[in-house]
Amino acid sequence: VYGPAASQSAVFGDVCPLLVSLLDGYQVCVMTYGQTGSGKTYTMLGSHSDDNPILEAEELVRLILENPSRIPKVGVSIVEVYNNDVFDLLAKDSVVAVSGVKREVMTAKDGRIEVVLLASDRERVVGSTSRLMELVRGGPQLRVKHPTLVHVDSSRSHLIITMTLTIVTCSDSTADRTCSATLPREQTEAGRAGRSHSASLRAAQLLPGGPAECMEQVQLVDLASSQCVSVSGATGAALRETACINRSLALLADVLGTLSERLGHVPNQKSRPTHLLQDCLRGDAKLLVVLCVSPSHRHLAQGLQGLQGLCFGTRAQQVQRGPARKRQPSSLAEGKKQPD
Ligand SMILES: Nc1ncnc2c1ncn2[C@@H]1O[C@H](COP(=O)(O)OP(=O)(O)OP(=O)(O)O)[C@@H](O)[C@H]1O
Repeated sequence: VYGPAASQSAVFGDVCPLLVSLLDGYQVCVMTYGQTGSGKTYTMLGSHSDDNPILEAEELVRLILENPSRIPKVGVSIVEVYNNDVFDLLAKDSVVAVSGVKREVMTAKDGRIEVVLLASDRERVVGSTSRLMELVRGGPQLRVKHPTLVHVDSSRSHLIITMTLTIVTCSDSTADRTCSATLPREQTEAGRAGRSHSASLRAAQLLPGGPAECMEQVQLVDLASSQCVSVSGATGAALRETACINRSLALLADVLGTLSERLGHVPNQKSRPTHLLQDCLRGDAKLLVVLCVSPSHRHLAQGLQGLQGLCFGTRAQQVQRGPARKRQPSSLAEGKKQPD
């Protein structure tokens, strides 16, 4: 439990090991849950200031650069789920009342759940550390926000930041040199030109047996706040938003409940957020849920509800599906994903 004075870096101490797990081949998800104004967005992304470091992204870059024997291609997508629809925040130019470009969700050939992006911005390969920071800092600021009686800048959508690493692991020292040599090209010209796999494929032809490719994802999920209408004062369109948010959070709690009770069918597809997060809400992923509780006595009842009443915290804590499993790297020669 962290008190109000805990620093960002202290809280990040709990997140950091998960990023190491990401590079070890696990699907990773960090999620913040809590009532309006309790500090979810702040916990996940820090303050809004321009010089604010996004600790998760910085650590990811540091870990990538630590191991030159892989070719990482870093992609990022930032979407919000608003009123049960998915919107691409990286395709949105400025803050307007209505969300940006609506996207569909699909199941890839390998079973992974994905947001369908346009061909031009597909995979959004990030060419530099500063660009990654810029996207991760700027995208979330374009979320739908409406004031509530509790929080003047309240986010009204679930935010999902997905950072995808496509890593090519090489097996011998010659291969390491080949892979390292292709890294700058991979991250700049080829990536921008949409030919992001060409360098890796060249390496595949040079290596006996070919290198293995592994796609790994970390998802940062800042959930919209659970709300008691009498406290937030929502009316009209805001009331509809609140109903959507509360329903999707209840369904997420149901999914966690199903997992913790080890019931057979997990009802992931009943709402957009659980569908989108299906890969993280499985037995073989690593999921960290941060419950945010307002320190104000006035919000005690809602805080307790978050921890116990809706069973969200309790259910999240009980989810034990056995050890997490690494994803198996696939050969570069294998086919790429296809829509259903
Ligand atoms: N640990 C903290 N230190 C300093 N300020 C904080 C901290 N946590 C939250 N705040 C401030 O409190 C306010 C509410 O925080 P935040 O926006 O993170 O809440 P939230 O739970 O995401 O709210 P909502 O769900 O309504 O959008 C913001 O102004 C934020 O800067």
